[in-house]
Amino acid sequence: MDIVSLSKGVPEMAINGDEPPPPPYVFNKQSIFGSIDVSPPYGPFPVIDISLFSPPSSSADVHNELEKLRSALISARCFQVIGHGISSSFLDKVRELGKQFFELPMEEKQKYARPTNQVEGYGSNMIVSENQVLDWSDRLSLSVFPEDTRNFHYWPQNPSGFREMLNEYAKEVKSVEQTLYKAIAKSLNLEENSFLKMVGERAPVRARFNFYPRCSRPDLVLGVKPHSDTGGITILLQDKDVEGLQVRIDGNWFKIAIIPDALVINLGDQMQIMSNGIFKSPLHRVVTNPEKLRMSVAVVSEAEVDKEIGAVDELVNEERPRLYKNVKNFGAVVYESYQKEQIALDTITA
Ligand SMILES: O=C(O)CCC(=O)C(=O)O
Ligand SMILES: [Fe+2]
Repeated sequence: MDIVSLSKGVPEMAINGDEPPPPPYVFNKQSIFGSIDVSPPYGPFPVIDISLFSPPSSSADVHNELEKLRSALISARCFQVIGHGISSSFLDKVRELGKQFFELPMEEKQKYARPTNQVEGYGSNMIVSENQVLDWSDRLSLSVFPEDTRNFHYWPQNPSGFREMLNEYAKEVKSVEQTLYKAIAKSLNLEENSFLKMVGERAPVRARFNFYPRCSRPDLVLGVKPHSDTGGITILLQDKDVEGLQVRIDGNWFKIAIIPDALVINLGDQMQIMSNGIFKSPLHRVVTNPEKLRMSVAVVSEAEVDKEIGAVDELVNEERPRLYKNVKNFGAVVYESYQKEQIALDTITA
């Protein structure tokens, strides 16, 4: 089996039961990120109620919640949000339809297959190097905003209701994203649109459905290798029952608890650039589970490709000099650095 054919078939292997994982999936224990600990302690990740950022909250409540947000971003790097107004039953529907898609026969899913070297569509690992360790996951990645960039031939018609669900979910999450960009700016005493202006009105937003089949050797294989998200803000809907996401703080891995109806928020590298390093994009990974499959939905926003992003002026001063060069099309920087096994942010230090 060559790597490319393997990369198409994680679920098939899992269905066959408990055979050892093929070598391309085995994660090197000597990795600088440490060996795989399937169940580290829960991390100190706060829960922020974003309904408090809108009227009729008192200014004291707003102030307290903004302070909680700022300290969450500085110390814990990652947090969960409640009070987002998306109903519990709709979140269940998003998870249910997502799972149903991945459980369809391969032949049906292949109708939406991601072309090689493209991001959009159904598939598993994008192979960028021969030595790459593969993730134990399948993905369906779809562009959701701007609306005129939607490529409907990748949007599943099966299970029925999937397209309507995604249209609705994307709108809801976009509103959460806008609230967060504004709140994060306010938490730094910036004008609320400081980050939104920089990412642009046509900022691309992608929805990524991640499916992790069960795996007989969670000690050897990762659902997703350690990475930081590269965009602005990632809003993640976790599986309702199965844990797996871990975040690294100061060299240690911590797991994220499942809180009913909460969404997990991670900032990406572009937010690290725009905040002049005050906020950092956390390294995170996903472990696999021997008994149960897991599904998550990440909605990722990034700056318009042609727009230059850089530290917001007010965040650069003598004590805090500019950390990164201004950059356009950060996605291309990420892709190139990945191939050279470099960290993207390290290649644009000022
Ligand atoms: O499945 C998860 O919990 C996280 C997935 C993730 O990190 C990603 O899609 O970037
Ligand atoms: Fe991620």
